[in-house]
Amino acid sequence: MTSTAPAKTAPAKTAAEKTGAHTEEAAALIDDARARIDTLDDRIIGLVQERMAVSAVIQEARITSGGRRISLSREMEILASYRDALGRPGTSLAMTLLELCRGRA
Ligand SMILES: O=C(O)C(=O)C[C@]1(C(=O)O)C=C[C@@H](O)C=C1
Repeated sequence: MTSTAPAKTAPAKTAAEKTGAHTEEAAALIDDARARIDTLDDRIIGLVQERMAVSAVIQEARITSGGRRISLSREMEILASYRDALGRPGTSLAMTLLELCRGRA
């Protein structure tokens, strides 16, 4: 007969431990704001997936018509648009989006 060790459950974390806040008021604010961020991240991921699908349609049409997968001039427009809106990290973000949409160039 095998003996089963009792399940170890970690003690529940306090609001301060979960959020890094030092007051209950700040912890509650952080909890609310994190829930909003989770919702935004879900939407952003959904939009990225939608962008990938639309991009695939464009690439497929271009390749089927005898063209290349990549349009460098269009990528330059997209990089400039993200850089203008978000600064240098915007360029990195756009490059990551383009990599997700068309693979590594
Ligand atoms: O706009 C295009 O022509 C696309 O193919 C879409 C897209 C993009 O995902 O934005 C993808 C690949 C190209 O190199 C440029 C842009």
